[in-house]
Amino acid sequence: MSFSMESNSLSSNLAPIVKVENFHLHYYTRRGVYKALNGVNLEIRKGEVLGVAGESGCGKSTLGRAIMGLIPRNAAVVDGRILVDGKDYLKPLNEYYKKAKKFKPAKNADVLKKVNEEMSNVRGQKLSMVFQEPMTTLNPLLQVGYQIAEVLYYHNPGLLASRRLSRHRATKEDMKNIIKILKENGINEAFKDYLKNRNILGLEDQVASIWRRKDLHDLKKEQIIEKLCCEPINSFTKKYLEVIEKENKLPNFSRIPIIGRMVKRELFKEGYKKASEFLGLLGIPNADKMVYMYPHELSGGQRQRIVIATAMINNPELVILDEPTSALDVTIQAQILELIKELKESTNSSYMFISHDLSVLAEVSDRIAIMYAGQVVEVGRKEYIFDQPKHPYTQMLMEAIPTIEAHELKGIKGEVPDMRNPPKGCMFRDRCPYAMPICAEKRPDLRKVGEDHFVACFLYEVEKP
Ligand SMILES: Nc1ncnc2c1ncn2[C@@H]1O[C@H](COP(=O)(O)OP(=O)(O)OP(=O)(O)O)[C@@H](O)[C@H]1O
Repeated sequence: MSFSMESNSLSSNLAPIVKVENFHLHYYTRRGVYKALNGVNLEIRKGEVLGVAGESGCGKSTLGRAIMGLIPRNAAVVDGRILVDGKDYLKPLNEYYKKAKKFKPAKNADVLKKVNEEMSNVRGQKLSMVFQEPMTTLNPLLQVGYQIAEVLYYHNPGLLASRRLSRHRATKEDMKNIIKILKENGINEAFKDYLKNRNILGLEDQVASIWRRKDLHDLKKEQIIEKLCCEPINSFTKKYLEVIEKENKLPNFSRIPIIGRMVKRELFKEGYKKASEFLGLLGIPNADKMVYMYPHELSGGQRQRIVIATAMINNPELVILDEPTSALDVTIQAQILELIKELKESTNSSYMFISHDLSVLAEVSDRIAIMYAGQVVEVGRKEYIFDQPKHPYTQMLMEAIPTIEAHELKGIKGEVPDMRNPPKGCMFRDRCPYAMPICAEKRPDLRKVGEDHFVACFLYEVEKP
């Protein structure tokens, strides 16, 4: 499927963070080559929640993982590209595939190593992902605070250093002034300007998280904030933290391992503090105790919150949530959806929310993309997808949503085609009640059918008289 018509442009005024263009990915297995993605066109815009729906096996997870660059060695990037902030990180994989006479997973793995190296800075910083089963993401042997601190330590050590140094640099006078500003104006530009001028910007989150707490009265808040100053630090650690603060990267400690360990201990201690603050912001009670707990001591819902916190801690541009609520019971599912809605309001991150459950997507999404057999067949604002679904497949998905009034639940007849040998033309035609001769000949492109609403179906390409 291609997409080139100017007037049909998928883009809107909102800048895209990720742009997927005609992307094809095939899995090479002993039982044949599975054509998992067959020309995906999609963009994820700044600040939006894009829901991605479709039956099992339609390629939702493969697409999410490909955006993250999480590609197994048996997966060939056959065509197209994925641009993250304008850069095509997977290009070397596509170049290998095009050059190779015969696809070899071992050779692909060599190229993947380089791609992974390049993407390691992007992952955890610009992009992060939450998987369905939190236990597969969390390490059972490490405290949850350690796991959150680790993400900061490797991807944002400058922030940790700056927080620690700010508590050392700030004087009692500073704290008095800060409290005065907060009482007069709350958390605003004047507060930030003061911290900037005094070179104690690392206090911003620490002070704000206390000031915003609803469970404390003002006097108590002031007492806690007053204590965020004058913290002693040894001169060696201070020297290295200043370098880390400036460069936001860890120096090479291989020749001075004792100092390396000292600095690491200091930064991890700070990471635990930041983790507990952040979990508090996510509405987790007793966050200061929870950071010292191990994953098995937590419930499924709490674990998933920890995973979401780990994914969000560096304020990424895009968070990909792959069925994040499917393994949870209904009440906890609702709480996690509420958390995601709150995060959407309070951060400027974008979210790609993958789910086979349209009622879940209705709760959180701004736009929804419907996938079928490795393609996006319809994409548009949530209201259009729910109220005016155009693609026959989307219409059937909508009819299959259980409602309180429904006497019988309609299923979608037929099966997804064998992706080792996908049919020519439209992949949905065998299940489609409106199939026409042209559907067996050609694969339909995404066409604009309304404001910010696109469909890949020949029903909407027929010339109007
Ligand atoms: N590593 C792999 N090797 C071979 N085939 C794979 C691999 N990963 C996925 N597939 C196949 O690719 C197709 C798409 O899978 P994918 O997991 O992306 O679909 P999905 O829409 O996310 O499904 P679900 O909702 O069940 O997770 C499926 O046919 C799947 O069996």
